[in-house]
Amino acid sequence: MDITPKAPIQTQVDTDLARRFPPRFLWGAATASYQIEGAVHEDGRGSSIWDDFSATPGKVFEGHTGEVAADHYHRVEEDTDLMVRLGLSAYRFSIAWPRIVPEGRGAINPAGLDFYDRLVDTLLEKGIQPFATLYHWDLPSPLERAGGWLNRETAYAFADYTEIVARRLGDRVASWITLNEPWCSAYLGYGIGVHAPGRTDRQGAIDAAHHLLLGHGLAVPRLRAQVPAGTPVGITLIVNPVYGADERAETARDVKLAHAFSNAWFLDPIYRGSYPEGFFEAMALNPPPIQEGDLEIISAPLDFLGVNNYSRTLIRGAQEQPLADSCQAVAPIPNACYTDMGWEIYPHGLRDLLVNVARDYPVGNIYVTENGAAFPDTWDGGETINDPRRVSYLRSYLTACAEALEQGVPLRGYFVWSLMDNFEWAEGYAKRFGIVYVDYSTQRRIIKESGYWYAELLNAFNNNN
Ligand SMILES: OC[C@H]1NNC[C@@H](O)[C@@H]1O
Repeated sequence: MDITPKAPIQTQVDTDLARRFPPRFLWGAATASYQIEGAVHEDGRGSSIWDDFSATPGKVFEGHTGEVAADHYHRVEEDTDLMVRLGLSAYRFSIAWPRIVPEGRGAINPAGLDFYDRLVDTLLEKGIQPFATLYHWDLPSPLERAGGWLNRETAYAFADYTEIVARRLGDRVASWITLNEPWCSAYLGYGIGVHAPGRTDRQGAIDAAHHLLLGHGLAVPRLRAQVPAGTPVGITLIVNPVYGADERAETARDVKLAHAFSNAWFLDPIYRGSYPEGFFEAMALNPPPIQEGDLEIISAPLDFLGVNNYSRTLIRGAQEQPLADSCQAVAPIPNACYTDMGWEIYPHGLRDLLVNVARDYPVGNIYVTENGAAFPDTWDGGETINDPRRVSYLRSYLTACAEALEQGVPLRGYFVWSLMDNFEWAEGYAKRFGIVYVDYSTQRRIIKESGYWYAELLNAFNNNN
């Protein structure tokens, strides 16, 4: 049955592209709790570091906060109907720790569990597989007051929280992701302070990263103990392919450094049980406070790796060796195209990183758990929003996924970021990633041209399989 909404605009139906994906490939969209839910003071939810950070003057664009966001907390029916209209087979969302355990540890908030219970049941009723992320950056504020991810105890609190959620939802959630992009939590949040909690201490980033990884490793067995055998468990990492701008030896050296900083810092401990050789020296920092057995815990076997990718980094080597996090990126890149975030559009980077990660690490299966683009979408009150650049971005990155599949990469699914426009962290609501537009003054949802294009692609895929 063709459920695709009749697009008010004619989008080219990419039937050839749809044909390049294997049967049972999962097509989804992704969001995160603080970015879409709103209702931050409702039903017993506690405060998070993003409530505190966004309330701090000067931290977020024009003082935007997640207080209302896209009001998803009150619109589950409407938003899951949207997912059906788009033809999604899966939906990746995150669970707000402060809704479940408001203090971070201790008392459980039943209303918080009830909300996600309803969301999961609604998704299943509508034939959509729930992919749940346990931590997408909204750490309960009381834990941050006790040191946050600088405090080893937070790793244990995360494992306790994980068990609480898995005990309630484990029988119905299709796949579990422990952390979203711990690199961002550690480096942006504790290293350079552009994300919550806004700390600026590079050694702190190293220490926080270790405790995030430890929390991940502690959570895996706690999850597996609560969910049906065989339920896939994984982690989502931002993976940023690094390329050299020339053939000089110092460029090759700096590409290696930048890859360690961007990617191997997390991939290596998870999949090799050790940090990259020489990484802490290359950061001119001390190793984190690793305790006996930590790396065994962190490298707990996983069923899949979630890859988030948006762009790439192009490096030109310096004469003297830079620190791993200060390699010189080429910007702007001649003749390159950029999204509204200032990120270069480079779809080959996704193909290359998928091929390289599958070759270099025992990842089992891979999902692209986020890929998408921000563009300055405007709505004139009409039936839709023309966003041809986002259509072109998605078509080119999905072509890269198809090329990776044809090279044997075990790619099992793709989640577009994002289902709908939402709170884009320090950029607030100024950046729109959705394939569905949100008019924040009325909370009206308007499917963009890219949404109709995606729905047509999924429909063509379903017609092939
Ligand atoms: O910047 C776009 C997205 N990147 N990954 C994490 C998400 O929370 C962001 O909105």
